[in-house]
Amino acid sequence: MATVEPKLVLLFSGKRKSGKDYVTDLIHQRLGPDVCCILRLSGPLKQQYAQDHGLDFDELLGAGEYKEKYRADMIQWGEKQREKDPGFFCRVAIKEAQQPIWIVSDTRRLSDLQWFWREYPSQSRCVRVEASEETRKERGWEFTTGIDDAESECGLDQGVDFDWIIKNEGDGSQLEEQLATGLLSIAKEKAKED
Ligand SMILES: Nc1ncnc2c1ncn2[C@@H]1O[C@H](COP(=O)(O)OP(=O)(O)O)[C@@H](O)[C@H]1O
Ligand SMILES: C[C@@](O)(CCOP(=O)(O)OP(=O)(O)O)CC(=O)O
Repeated sequence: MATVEPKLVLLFSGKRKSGKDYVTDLIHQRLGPDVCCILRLSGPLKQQYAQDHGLDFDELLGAGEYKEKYRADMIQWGEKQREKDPGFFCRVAIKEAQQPIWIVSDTRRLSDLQWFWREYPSQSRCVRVEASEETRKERGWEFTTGIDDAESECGLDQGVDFDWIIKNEGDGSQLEEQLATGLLSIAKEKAKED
């Protein structure tokens, strides 16, 4: 378990190329590294998958073609691990977290959210990042059967009451304003609480 109790846990989800990494990086910059950290459930997953399959972990972390080449198999592999232990990647991801505000950048399944809600019921909030298919295509997305119609991408399409929905279209010109008036102001207040 993490060595500190967080004040706020922001659980992000969104489709491929909706901008989860972009938006969470921006929030991280605005709050600063002493206040907040980004946790990725896919981090320990990719690390273990790379090790087991003799692949390049750093390349799997990037936004390029390498990750896409292995995505379908990585999903299958991750699902097998989650079947054995649904909280496995969550527990590893939070292990080193020290900051009061945690951003989990890539929740994908109800089991991910349920784990955080159970462990941190008063601190957890759900955030959805949304972009139209047109915008996602401009960012390099192409519909792929077996990925875009599978649980990894669709597991949180229904059944979640999101605390914030962030629209990240085009160049994201309205992004700063949406964050400043909502999520960022709450996060700054929480960070100051004793
Ligand atoms: N608001 C934005 N302005 C400019 N580029 C963006 C914006 N949002 C996302 N991008 C770019 O789109 C691509 C996909 O975004 P990313 O955050 O990796 O998506 P996801 O993590 O949801 O798959 C990246 O190259 C990223 O830099
Ligand atoms: C096997 C995965 O963890 C790979 C996820 O990689 P990223 O989280 O880097 O993906 P996007 O940001 O959506 O492009 C998916 C899963 O089902 O767990």
